[in-house]
Amino acid sequence: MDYKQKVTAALVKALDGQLTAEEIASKLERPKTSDKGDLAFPTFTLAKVLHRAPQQIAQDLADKLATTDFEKVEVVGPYLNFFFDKSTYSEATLETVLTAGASYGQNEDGEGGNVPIDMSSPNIAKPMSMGHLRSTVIGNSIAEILTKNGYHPIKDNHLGDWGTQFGKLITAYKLWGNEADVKADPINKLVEYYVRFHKEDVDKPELDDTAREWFKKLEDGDEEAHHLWEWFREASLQEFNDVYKELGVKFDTYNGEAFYNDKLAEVVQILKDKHLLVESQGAQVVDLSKYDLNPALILKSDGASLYITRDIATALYRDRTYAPAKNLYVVGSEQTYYFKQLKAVLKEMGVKSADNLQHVPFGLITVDGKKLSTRSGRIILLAKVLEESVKLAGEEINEKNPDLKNRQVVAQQVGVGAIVFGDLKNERTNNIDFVLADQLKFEGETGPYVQYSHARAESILRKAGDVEVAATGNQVADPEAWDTIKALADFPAIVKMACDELEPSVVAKYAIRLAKTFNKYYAHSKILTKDADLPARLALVKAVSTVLKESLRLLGVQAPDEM
Ligand SMILES: NC(=[NH2+])NCCC[C@H](N)C(=O)O
Repeated sequence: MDYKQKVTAALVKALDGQLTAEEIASKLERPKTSDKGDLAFPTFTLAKVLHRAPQQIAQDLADKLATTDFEKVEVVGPYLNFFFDKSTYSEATLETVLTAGASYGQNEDGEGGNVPIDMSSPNIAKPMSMGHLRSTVIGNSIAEILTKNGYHPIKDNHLGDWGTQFGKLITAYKLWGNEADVKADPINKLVEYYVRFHKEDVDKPELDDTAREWFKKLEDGDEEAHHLWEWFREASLQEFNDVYKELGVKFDTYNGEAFYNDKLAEVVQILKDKHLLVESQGAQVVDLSKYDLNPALILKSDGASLYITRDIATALYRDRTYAPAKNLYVVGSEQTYYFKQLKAVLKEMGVKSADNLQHVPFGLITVDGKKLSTRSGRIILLAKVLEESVKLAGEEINEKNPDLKNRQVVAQQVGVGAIVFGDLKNERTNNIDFVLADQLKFEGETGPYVQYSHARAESILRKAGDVEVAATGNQVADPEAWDTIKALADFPAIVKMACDELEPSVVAKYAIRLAKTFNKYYAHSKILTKDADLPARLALVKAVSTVLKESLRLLGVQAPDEM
């Protein structure tokens, strides 16, 4: 039952076709509070066309409308306020939600189209940064949202596992490293060697030559170089995987930069064939002045490839492998200029993805006012933040619900969920300062608050015992429930909007809204009273639980039944 359509149809008729259905639909507004109606039609823009005062137009229309379709239609100044019939609207909404269950809101707009999502992509031998965490959780949520809209996402971890820094790392390891140390604490040790390399090469520039030689060997497939590289990669990946496991994020592919090593020659060949490569101080560049961009450096003077060279190969590969419907790169805003250059080069090359390549940027994050950057030789703070969050969540649960059975598991779900939700509720391009204690509160706009609301709904259903709840025939006319019903009905539109804008915060904000309206209803109504309307009220609670859980799932957050 689409009320927007109903209102539109009624107005088309009352206006005698002076406005099209689309024109009317685009003018309809949703009043901020339900006492001003459920949809409003403003008439002031009609005044010019109809040569009458807006108030008069509103009144005339109201007189003409067949009000039987609605509970009532009110004229307030230049507005026509439509009030939906609560009984039929609630019945239809609850039936739709309960019949569909978790697939409520699913649509097939994407027609199964492939969408590679370049996400997370930390660098080997370096700690994962807060930026990589954002990329991981935003990318993961976008993947869920895309699936819900009928697309087929491919989550690709484009690891930074190639480049001249590996020559430096091997050089440093050969000079000062030892196997046992690296095995005990891989990333920290490797960072330590790398930092030392940069300190010492100030006085010993010959170190740089050695590093270049090692990278050359690595590129040429030298056995020792390759072996060391592989070991560093595996060891780093293992640490990253701990974080992914904690977050519950899985990838479809780990095609890092090194994966494209054997695909670079073709890139260079295409650029040459199209006469796009020009020499500049011994290096090979693509001129991008026609895009108002700095030239893109493709090959260094020693022939070594660069980050962008590998990204061109990546785009080409994704084009050929997936024929993508969309092609997304979830990478921090600081690389915006870089992605403009990449897109421009691809455009010059005539690569298809030049058009659908989309950088999905996000802002910086600080935690409790501190930047978690890769300062020389510092530990992986990220894992620490998650650990701390789980610990605090555990303490909160011990206090609130000491008898809870699987406390450890729930603490994990709440602690991690708080971090993920705390990130995703912000529009992704905003910078955020993340105050851990705030994100863990069970009240306010937090993950635990939404989780708690879901658990509350589940607890009501448990208490109701074996009351039969059917999907059909549930009329909830109680005005206290009205905002919740309307929020439930909005979910499919939210799913679409989040997909159009590639914006998980749309879902997170929605989840907060639904939780709030539900908690207000709960506070005002005796849901479990044994009367004839009990099944209908329980149907509402069940629908809320379903949609809250599904919203959290789209964000990559768990929804425990008890907490
Ligand atoms: N295709 C890409 N360039 N993806 C993003 C890679 C991010 C890069 N490894 C970094 O940490 O900055």
